[in-house]
Amino acid sequence: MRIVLLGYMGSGKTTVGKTLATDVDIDFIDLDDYIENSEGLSVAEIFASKGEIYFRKKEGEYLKMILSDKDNFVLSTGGGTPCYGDNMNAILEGTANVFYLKVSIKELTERLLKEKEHRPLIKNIADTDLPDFIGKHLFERTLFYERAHHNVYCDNKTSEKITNEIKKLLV
Ligand SMILES: Nc1ncnc2c1ncn2[C@@H]1O[C@H](COP(=O)(O)OP(=O)(O)OP(=O)(O)O)[C@@H](O)[C@H]1O
Ligand SMILES: O=C(O)C1=C[C@@H](O)[C@@H](O)[C@H](O)C1
Ligand SMILES: [Mg+2]
Repeated sequence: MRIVLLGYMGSGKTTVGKTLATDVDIDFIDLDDYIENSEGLSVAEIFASKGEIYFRKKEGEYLKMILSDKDNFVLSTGGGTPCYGDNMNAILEGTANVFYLKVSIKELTERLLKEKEHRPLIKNIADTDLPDFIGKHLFERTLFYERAHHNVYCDNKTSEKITNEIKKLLV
């Protein structure tokens, strides 16, 4: 079984992905971690030293490598993964269980204010500007995220509750 989780930065892809993979007893892959291990640099370091375009190129390559090499996994993507190149088509072609973890701007802002530092796209945005930035960015990205098979509403839910909702939708 292949399960892919999509969503904005801070929507809980990594957190829910781990719980879900343990629960259904399949491998967990976090695309950001996979890129970091393969490149020997953190995502923040890749953005700083090689730039975002290099990161997006590698992100697409590693995504396709995972999709063509493996069959049983929960894959937590990066926040931008489905929004670049032909990544979303590649995800949908090979995966029956694609979920968008949908979180409100308010809750995303609360979560991301606490951990801006290792997220290069928001680390230089003033705290007061963050809700506006997230709102606009999410608006641009929603078109991609909502191509998932299911939208899962995540506000005020624990990762266990979200995991249980996803499990009921698996095919
Ligand atoms: N269901 C939840 N309720 C409350 N907080 C949560 C929930 N899921 C995750 N969080 C918290 O939100 C923050 C972001 O979670 P996480 O790193 O899993 O998001 P992500 O979608 O993987 O982000 P990124 O795209 O940047 O990798 C973490 O501090 C995490 O503990
Ligand atoms: O939303 C994004 O574009 C990103 C999200 C993170 O998961 C990382 O992939 C990186 O910080 C970019
Ligand atoms: Mg993550």
